[in-house]
This record gives sequence, structure tokens and C-alpha cells, in this order.
Amino acid sequence: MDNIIFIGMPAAGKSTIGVVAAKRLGYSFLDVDLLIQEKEKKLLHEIIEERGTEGFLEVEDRINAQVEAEHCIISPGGSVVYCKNAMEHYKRIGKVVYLQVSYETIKDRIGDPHERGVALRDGQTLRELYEERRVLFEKYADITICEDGLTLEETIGKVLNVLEK
Ligand SMILES: Nc1ncnc2c1ncn2[C@@H]1O[C@H](COP(=O)(O)OP(=O)(O)OP(=O)(O)O)[C@@H](O)[C@H]1O
Ligand SMILES: O=C(O)C1=C[C@@H](O)[C@@H](O)[C@H](O)C1
Ligand SMILES: [Mg+2]
Repeated sequence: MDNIIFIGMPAAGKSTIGVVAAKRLGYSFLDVDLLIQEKEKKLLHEIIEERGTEGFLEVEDRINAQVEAEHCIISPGGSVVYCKNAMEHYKRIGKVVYLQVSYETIKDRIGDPHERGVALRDGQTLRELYEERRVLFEKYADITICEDGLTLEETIGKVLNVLEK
């Protein structure tokens, strides 16, 4: 199946770039964070508050692993790389594209990770989370696109260039 799945840190641009790339390339688009909210009838931060980070990851794994799509750009949340079933499913149904951004840029974009609903474990810093996830992004990526030093428009151009090949 010819899907494209974006992975990367929260605020890497999976949703922002995903929808623009889908329009430009004639793909459909699925933002899995919105699908989770729709299926659970709750906002993401409400799920995290009610079930904790581990509980949220269980929901995220289940819903991502059930995604059925064709010729679709799929933008899951940044924490999907902790979800083994989901990632094995995505590796089967498409190409996994890692949007790579430096820690400094992510920190600037996110500000307070708690306010953005980042799935941090108790006491974990954003830096620790970045290092932990980096290994997983690299493990699952079929293609890596580095955003450093690029504006949003330049990043979109680079992503389109790579995907059009
Ligand atoms: N060069 C860039 N590439 C991508 N996004 C950028 C860039 N510069 C600024 N941004 C901004 O960073 C934000 C990215 O947010 P977005 O919600 O798309 O991230 P995400 O990867 O979907 O995060 P999440 O994992 O939380 O779903 C947007 O506000 C976007 O405008
Ligand atoms: O990267 C994360 O930890 C998250 C990103 C969001 O998209 C949501 O999926 C959720 O708030 C967790
Ligand atoms: Mg998103």
C-alpha cells in the first residue's frame, strides 16, 4: 500500500506539513491525533489526565494499529514510536518518513511540554525524551528529512522533493 507515514518529535511538523503535502501530491490525509479524539470522544489531554501517559500510549497503539488507508499521508502523534503494534502496522502499509529536527529547535517550538500534552514520564525532561525517541525514530525510518535551518516553506519544499522522487 502506498501510504506515507510521518514520524518525529512533537512540533516537528507532521500535521502541518502532512496536510499541505497531501494536497500537493494528491493524497488523502489522516491526522491520527484527531482520530483518537473522535473515537475516544475526549481531548488528548483529557485522555492523558484520566489514564496517565501509559494509558494514553495504549489507546494510541490500538487506534494507530487499526488505521486502514490507501494512498494517504498519515500523521500520528509524536509518541507513536513507543507503540510497537502501531509501528509494525505502519511499516507494513507504507513508507515511514522521519522529520528530523534539533533539540534546540523543538524546545523553542514547544515551550512548556506539559502545556502541549507531550507524553512525558514522571520526572522526565524534554531533553531525555528527545534522546530516548531519537533512537526509535532512526530505527523505524525508511527516509529521514532534516529540517535544521529551514523555514516552514523550505521544509515543505524539501519534503515534496523527496516524496516526488
Ligand atoms: N521548518 C519548519 N518545519 C515544520 N514546522 C515548522 C517549521 N517552522 C515552524 N514550524 C511550526 O512548528 C509547528 C509544528 O506543529 P505540528 O502540530 O505540525 O507538529 P506535529 O509534528 O504534528 O506535532 P504532534 O506530534 O504534537 O502532533 C507549526 O506551528 C509550524 O508552523
Ligand atoms: O509527542 C507526544 O508525546 C504527543 C504528541 C501529540 O501529538 C499527542 O499525540 C499527545 O499529546 C502526545
Ligand atoms: Mg500532529
